[in-house]
Amino acid sequence: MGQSLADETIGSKRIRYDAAVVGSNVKDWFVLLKPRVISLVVFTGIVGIVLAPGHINPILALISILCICMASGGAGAINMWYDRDIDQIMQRTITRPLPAGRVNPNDALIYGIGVSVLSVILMFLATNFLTAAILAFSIFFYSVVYTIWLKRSTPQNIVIGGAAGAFPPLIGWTSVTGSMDLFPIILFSITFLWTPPHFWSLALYACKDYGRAGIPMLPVVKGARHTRWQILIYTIILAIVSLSPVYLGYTSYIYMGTAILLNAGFIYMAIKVLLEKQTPEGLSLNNDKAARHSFRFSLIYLFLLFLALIIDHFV
Ligand code: HEM
Ligand SMILES: CC(C)=CCC/C(C)=C/CC/C(C)=C/COP(=O)(O)OP(=O)(O)O
Repeated sequence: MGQSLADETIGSKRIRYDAAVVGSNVKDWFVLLKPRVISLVVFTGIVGIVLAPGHINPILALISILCICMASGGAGAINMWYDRDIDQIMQRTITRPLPAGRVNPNDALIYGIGVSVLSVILMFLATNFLTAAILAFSIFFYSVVYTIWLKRSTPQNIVIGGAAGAFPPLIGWTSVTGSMDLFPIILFSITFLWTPPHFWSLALYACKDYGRAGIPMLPVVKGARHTRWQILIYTIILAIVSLSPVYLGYTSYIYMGTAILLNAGFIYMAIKVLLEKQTPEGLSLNNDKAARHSFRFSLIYLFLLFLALIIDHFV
C-alpha cells in the first residue's frame, strides 16, 4: 500500500501522505470501516435473519452476517475517503486515518470499493439475487446518495440518507426467505425513523464543527430550537411505529413492555433536549448535556428494542 503518494492541499492545509508509508497500521485500516457503527448495524441484520421464517444453513447465515459487516465497512471507508476534506476541519474527526495523513486516499478508496464489491459477490453466491441487490443498493445509498450528494446539499440529508442504514434488517430477512414481507418493512421503518433523533442529538452538540466545515446539518441551517422540536416529533412517530409489531400480532408482551419503556425513555430524553436552557441564539447553556444523553440513549434504545424482538420470538 501507499505507492502513489500525491500530497493534497485541502482548504488551507497541506496533507503529506509520506506518513502513509510508515504511519498506517492495521488499526487504521480497521478504523476506516467504522467498526463501532458496524456492530449495531450488523446486530439489526442478525435480528432480520433470526426472525425470518424458514431455515438457513448456519454457515450461510454467518456468511450473510459477514457480508453485511463488509458492506457497511466498505461503504464507511468510501465515506471516509470522500469526506477527508471536511474530516480535517472537524475536531471530532481530525484524528481519523485520512485527515491525519496516515493512509493514502487512493488506497482507502480502492480498499472501500474492493471490500464493498466483495461483499455483494459473496452475498449473491451464499444467498440470493434479491439480497445481494438490496446490499448493493444500500452501499450505493450510503456512499453516493448520502455521502456524495445529500450530506453537503440539504439539511434533510440524514432523513433521506438514513434509509441506507435501515436496510440491514431487511437484508438479513431476505437472505433467509428470498422474498419481502411486511415485518421486515416494519423493521426498516423503525430504523429509518430512529436515525433522525439518533443523528440530530449528535448534530446539536457537534453543530459548531459542522458549521465550520460548511455542512448544512439541520441545527446549522435551521437552528437548535427547530432541531430540538424535530427530534421530539420523530421520537413520537418512532414510538407509534415501533409498537406496530404489537398491534399487528407479530410480537407479545415481552416486546410490548420493552418497547413501551424504551419509547417512554426516548421521549423523556427528547423533552429534556427541548427544555435544555439555551441562549436566545439557541445555543445550549449546559454544553448540550441533554443532547449527549439522548445520543447515547439512542444507541441503547435500538439495541434493546431489537434484542427484545429476538427474546420475544423465542419465548
Ligand atoms: C445515515 C444515517 C446515520 C447517520 C448520519 C449517523 C451518524 C452518526 C455519527 C456522526 C456518529 C458519530 C460517529 C463518530 O463520532 O465517529 C454515529 C455514531 C454511531 N452510530 Fe450512527 N448514523 C446513522 C445511522 C446509524 C445506523 C443505522 C446505526 C446502526 C443501526 C448507527 C449506529 C451508530 C453507532 C453504534 C454509533 C456509535 C459509534 C461510536 O461509539 O463511535 N448509526 N452515527
Ligand atoms: C449495509 C450498509 C451499507 C449499511 C450502511 C450503514 C450506515 C448507513 C451507516 C451510517 C452510519 C454512519 C456513522 C453515518 C455517519 O454519517 P457521516 O458519514 O455523516 O458521519 P461522520 O461525520 O462521522 O463521518
